[in-house]
Amino acid sequence: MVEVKITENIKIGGNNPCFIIAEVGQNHQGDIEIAKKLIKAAKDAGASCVKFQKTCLKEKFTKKYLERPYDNPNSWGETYGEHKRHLEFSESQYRELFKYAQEVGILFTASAMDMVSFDFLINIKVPFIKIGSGDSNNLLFLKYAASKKVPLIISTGMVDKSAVKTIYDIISAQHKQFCLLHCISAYPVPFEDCNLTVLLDYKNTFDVPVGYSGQEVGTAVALAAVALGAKVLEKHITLDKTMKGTDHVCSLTPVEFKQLVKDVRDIEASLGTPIKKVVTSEIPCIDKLQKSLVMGCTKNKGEILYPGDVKIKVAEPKGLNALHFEEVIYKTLVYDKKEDEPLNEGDFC
Ligand SMILES: CC(=O)N[C@H](C=O)[C@@H](O)[C@H](O)[C@H](O)COP(=O)(O)O
Ligand SMILES: C=C(OP(=O)(O)O)C(=O)O
Repeated sequence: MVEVKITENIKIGGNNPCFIIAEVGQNHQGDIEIAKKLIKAAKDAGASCVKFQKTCLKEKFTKKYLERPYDNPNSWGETYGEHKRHLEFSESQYRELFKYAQEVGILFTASAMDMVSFDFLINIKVPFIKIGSGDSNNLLFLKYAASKKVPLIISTGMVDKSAVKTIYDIISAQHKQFCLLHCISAYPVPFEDCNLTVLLDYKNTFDVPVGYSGQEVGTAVALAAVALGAKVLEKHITLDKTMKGTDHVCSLTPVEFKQLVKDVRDIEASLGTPIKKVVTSEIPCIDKLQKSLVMGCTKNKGEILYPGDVKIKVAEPKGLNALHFEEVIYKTLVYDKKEDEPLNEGDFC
């Protein structure tokens, strides 16, 4: 099983804990102080990593697209370009945020929304680079990213399985230090569209860790993803879901994110082994409530135990485990036995 090495101590895949990404994206409203609060909140919630989105607007969008009016309640400007410029941190602000995350003690990275941003992120030495669903059909970029041989986490929204196979082939031709995330790109995703069992197909098809980037409301789907084997989990984080911005509605507050992390760790601990066995924590209940074999009536030494003579009850002291019922029937008593007395090995022959 391929493991993706993020740092000396942190690996993704195999038996490593699920790598949980707190996606700030653009929920910082273009305000570096809010960005820092979100970094701290991600750390306090126990996320494995905090993530932003780095864009070089000229590289990602055409001039005409940037001039398009963006007239909706989530807009930060009259045109899409003005809106995006408001939300985009400069390279020096990125360096400041990276430094702040190091001080706080949480891994920091960003999605590279284009090749220029990819180079910048390599330059500042983030531990891995995310490639979002906006580039799941951008084979040129994916080839470029693969050639740089840095760990990648790649989302696969907005394309079908054949494109995901192409992504896998492109990157794995260069290296296997990447993860594939199932993702549906809608804000928010209706539950019926999550198609979470795609994860099982990804697990069967691809020899790299797979995970889930969730844009649906709440935490239930993300938790189910972990139960289905997601080794990476990404959810948006926000200080306030009522803030202006496209992604707040499908984000988690710091309190919800903390609960998500706790629930993920509980789920991981609970998946355990597929071998059904009696575990140590059951012993008190076995002692207290498990049934055993007892006499259904008073009988004497030398008498035969007929079916109605043996009962299955919670008893003190215990008799033989009730699973042995059939083995006792038609055996001969070796001792006199009173009604309700336990039946143990050696009491019959
Ligand atoms: C596909 C993709 O990039 N999705 C990102 C990650 O989930 C989103 O955060 C977008 O950047 C966001 O929804 C864009 O919103 P607006 O267009 O209002 O800036
Ligand atoms: C678009 C992004 O992610 P996803 O496709 O996983 O939502 C991103 O990380 O910028």
